Amino acid sequence: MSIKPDITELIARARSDLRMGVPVVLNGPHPVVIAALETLDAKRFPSLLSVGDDTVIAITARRAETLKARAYDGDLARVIVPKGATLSWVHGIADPAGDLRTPMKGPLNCARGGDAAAHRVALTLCKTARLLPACLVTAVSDSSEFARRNGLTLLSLSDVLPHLSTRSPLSDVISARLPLEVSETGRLHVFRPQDGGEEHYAVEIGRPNRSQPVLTRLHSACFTGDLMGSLKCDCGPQLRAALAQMGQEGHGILLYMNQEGRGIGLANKMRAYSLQDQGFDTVQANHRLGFEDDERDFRLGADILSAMGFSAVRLLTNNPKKVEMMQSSGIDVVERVPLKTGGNRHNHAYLATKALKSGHLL
Ligand SMILES: Nc1nc2c(ncn2[C@@H]2O[C@H](COP(=O)(O)OP(=O)(O)OP(=O)(O)O)[C@@H](O)[C@H]2O)c(=O)[nH]1
Ligand SMILES: [Zn+2]
Repeated sequence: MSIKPDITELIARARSDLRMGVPVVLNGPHPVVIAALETLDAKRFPSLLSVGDDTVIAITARRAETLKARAYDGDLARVIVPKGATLSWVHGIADPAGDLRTPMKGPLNCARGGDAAAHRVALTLCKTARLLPACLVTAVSDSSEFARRNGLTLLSLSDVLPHLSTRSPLSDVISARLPLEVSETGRLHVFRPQDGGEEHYAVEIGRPNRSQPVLTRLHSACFTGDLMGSLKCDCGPQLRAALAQMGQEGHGILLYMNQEGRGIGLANKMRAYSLQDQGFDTVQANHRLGFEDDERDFRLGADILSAMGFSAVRLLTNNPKKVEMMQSSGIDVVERVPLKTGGNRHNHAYLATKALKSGHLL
């Protein structure tokens, strides 16, 4: 048996390298070295540019739309880095904070034709590392030698691709009794994905019958709303109302998913809030950052329910996508239980946008 890291472990290492500002080498028909723009510093930027003449910045089609760059690859654009580009110029491609104050001087030239598979993988790695989805991509000739000489993580594209679209199995690490205000019969379970991703939690109230539909809340983490009492969203009141209803009925499952900011992480959510301060709504802000409206994978919640022995739920939500994804992952949603609470004058527009653009039921 080999003690070498397998592809799942190498991907986790690559994610953490990118977060630290360390480049990663992707081997394939057109080998490249990639570096996340958000963490790219003044030391590595010139070194990466000197690797070769063929350097582009991969950005999502969403970010490209804001920058008026042509996304010839459909879901992404490859912006050609002009001669003499500065670090602050490339940071401006990634980060919309200065879009209004100091608009990008265009036009941005984008690569057309050729292969964008490595660029797509680079953007997925940035997103799963909870970084802005923008990456410097430079062609290298001998990828294995380049990675070895510089001590960089080397990933083979053909090995990585099948892993990026599959969900990692979750293991039930531990559970223990957790008496709660709403019910003294609470129990907290910790689930850990095997790919080094975020842990998720299930709070079990009572001892629900596994053969009956269980009252369930699939809740995404919201540090600001759940813990700080933020008035910008309705998360805190929804969390407490769901737990209260489970306490009253005597049983239920609250899935607390660490998918902060609809899956973009707290730093990016705060970037989105800062754009909202400039007048953009919650959906526009996500798009300007380069994300989709919602980057969450609700199937993870279905996986946890299955692991706990449940196959049917009464789902507390106003979000039809949660219902659809549960159903398509083999969990029968016998009833959608509306969860309407937490409206105030600060989140009125936010809730209206979710209803208008994201299909939330009012
Ligand atoms: N990106 C982004 N995330 C936000 C914003 N406001 C709140 N969130 C996040 O949105 C998520 C809301 O989660 P939920 O309440 O479970 O989901 P929902 O889609 O509103 O659906 P239901 O509450 O079930 O109807 C949390 O992860 C919050 O952190 C925002 O303006 N931008
Ligand atoms: Zn919230």
